[in-house]
Amino acid sequence: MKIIDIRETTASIASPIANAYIDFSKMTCSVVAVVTDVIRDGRPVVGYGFNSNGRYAQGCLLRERFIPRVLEADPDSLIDPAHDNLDPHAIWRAMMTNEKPGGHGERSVAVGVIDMAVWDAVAKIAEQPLYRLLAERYGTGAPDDRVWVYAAGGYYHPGKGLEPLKDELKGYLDLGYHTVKMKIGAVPLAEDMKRVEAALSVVDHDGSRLCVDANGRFDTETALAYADALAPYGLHWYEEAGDPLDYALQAEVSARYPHAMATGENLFSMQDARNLIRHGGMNPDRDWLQFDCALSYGLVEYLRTLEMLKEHGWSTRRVVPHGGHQLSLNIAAGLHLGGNESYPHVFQPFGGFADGTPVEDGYVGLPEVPGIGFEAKSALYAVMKPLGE
Ligand SMILES: O=C([O-])CC(=O)C(=O)O
Ligand SMILES: [Mg+2]
Repeated sequence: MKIIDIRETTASIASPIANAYIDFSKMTCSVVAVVTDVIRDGRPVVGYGFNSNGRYAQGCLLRERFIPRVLEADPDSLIDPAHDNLDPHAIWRAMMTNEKPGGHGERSVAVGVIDMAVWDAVAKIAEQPLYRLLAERYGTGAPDDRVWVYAAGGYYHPGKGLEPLKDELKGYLDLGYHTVKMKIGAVPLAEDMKRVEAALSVVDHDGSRLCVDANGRFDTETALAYADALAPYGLHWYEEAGDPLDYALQAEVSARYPHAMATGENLFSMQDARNLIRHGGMNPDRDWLQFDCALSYGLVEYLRTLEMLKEHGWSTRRVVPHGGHQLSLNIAAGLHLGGNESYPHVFQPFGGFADGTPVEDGYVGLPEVPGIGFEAKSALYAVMKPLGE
């Protein structure tokens, strides 16, 4: 059993939207196919992967470092004899040969793309949905049969006033979501509060059904001013108030803001996540962690992060990954996370879940197909399939 080829390409996920920090007019992602010599249903098993929105395609790093390291490794060293399968942990180690610790920057994204494809292949070789394989190997044995999802949107868009914002969020409720998220931080606080009030009017003024996301825009003073302004609403969460690596800022805001905060989508390693837990003042009974495996060295590293959280007294149920993709959905179901993000209309076809799995009462189910489930999402598989042929 061996990997015979790894192919990569760049896909556009451009969209005319902006958060408080960036616009997505030139956003791209890498797509990878890991081709094996294992035959299932008369065809070679191919695993697919891609990276989440927010970081760009990683073609250069993939071509120059990470793909050659896997293809040049002794194939026998990449096998998991206990499961008669590829070994994602060994493949991860091969990718990270001669990489120093720290400075996680963009390489964690490149490694995450290949790691996703490897897990897809592993579950296909095992002829199981990945969520079930994860539940059996690393979880309680029984995956959740549905996962809580919230609709992330409410982006800034030139000329977008309050009515289009309300229409957008209302559309998410009509799709079956109970909780929605909107952006803050790109306009002055008073203007944002009008947007928040407009959004609250859509969710029956029930703050527990609205999240806000500042995308790391604020300095401490501004983050605290927003905390004070938002506090009366009792929102579901207040996300990424300040720079992702400014743990002192997070601790100061956490100490003052009386409701749930969320952060972590821009922490790309177990070590950075651990620093947040050690120094960020996050509350395991109240707050949410949003690490995204598809940006942060993949599921192999995510397993380390979940282990670290356990050692620090955090339940996996406090983890709701960023990214809105099917790998995190599998992890959420298989390892009992608290839920998963979802972008109903943007970042297509990479965002979103399998065809025929509608969101109902704020929850989504998973398909009964081997692997991560890409083949059950036709628009996505149409993009991936040519790479694997
Ligand atoms: O706008 C973005 O970069 C995406 C984001 O923060 C989120 O989904 O939470
Ligand atoms: Mg965010």
